[in-house]
Amino acid sequence: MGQWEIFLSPYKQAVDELKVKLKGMRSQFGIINTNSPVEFVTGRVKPLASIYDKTLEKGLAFEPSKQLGDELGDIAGLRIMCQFVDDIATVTELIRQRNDMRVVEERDYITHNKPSGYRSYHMIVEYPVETIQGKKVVLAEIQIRTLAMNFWASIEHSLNYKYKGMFPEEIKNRLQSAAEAAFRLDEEMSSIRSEIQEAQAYFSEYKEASNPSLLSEKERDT
Ligand SMILES: Nc1nc2c(ncn2[C@@H]2O[C@H](COP(=O)(O)OP(=O)(O)OP(=O)(O)O)[C@@H](O)[C@H]2O)c(=O)[nH]1
Ligand SMILES: Nc1ncnc2c1ncn2[C@@H]1O[C@H](COP(=O)(O)OP(=O)(O)OP(=O)(O)O)[C@@H](O)[C@H]1O
Repeated sequence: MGQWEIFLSPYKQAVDELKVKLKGMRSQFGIINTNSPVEFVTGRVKPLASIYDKTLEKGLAFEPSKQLGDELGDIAGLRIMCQFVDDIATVTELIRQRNDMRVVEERDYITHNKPSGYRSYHMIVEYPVETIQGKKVVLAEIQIRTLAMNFWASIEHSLNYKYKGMFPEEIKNRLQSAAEAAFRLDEEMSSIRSEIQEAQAYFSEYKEASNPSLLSEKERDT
């Protein structure tokens, strides 16, 4: 097994475990019939090519070491998508209260969006993974954003890849106004939040009623 594969394996384990745990928050809200602040969760281990690019950018040695993992902070990356901007604060608080990870850094690109128009809330957490060589504490980045923020960021990320950050003026302006449109979309959705959530609760009850196999054991037995 290559040195990189060995080095990355606790990060992969952290991503796998954290995906299950963060998705678990969604199902737990479902069980108590409460609208979940978590819409969906994704995760990835930073591709080696991106690790390489980042070491060049930051002037770090491209060598598998704990120090590199700590310098980059995002080798293990999770992303939590929320429906509404207010859900982000609920999710960050749930993360701060957990005992299985420790928040070491927070960056609020929602109150202070990036010049590109990027908005998201970032947390860096220390997370211990149990391996056959004992406990290894790794850093993981958790990005928390709305669906609208995510839509904008994924489009901008693809374009960034294409233009290597050197956007033509026209594209730059369009992206700025798309970021404003995403911001307004979040505001509009927040203003009709209770309407939306009532409709969603009604819809999920209706789905359960028309498909008894979705009912919980308790409900089926009564
Ligand atoms: N699409 C998009 N994503 C961004 C942007 N800025 C930050 N991100 C995401 O947020 C991550 C961390 O960014 P920062 O908080 O700026 O961290 P940093 O170490 O100062 O910056 P990087 O060196 O870019 O990782 C990046 O790796 C991206 O996934 C942006 O302008 N557009
Ligand atoms: N915390 C994260 N959770 C889930 N996916 C992520 C996270 N960070 C980045 N990604 C996604 O993983 C893919 C590859 O990651 P990569 O590290 O190249 O992106 P990046 O972190 O946005 O880039 P950069 O290191 O240049 O800032 C991209 O599609 C990116 O959107």
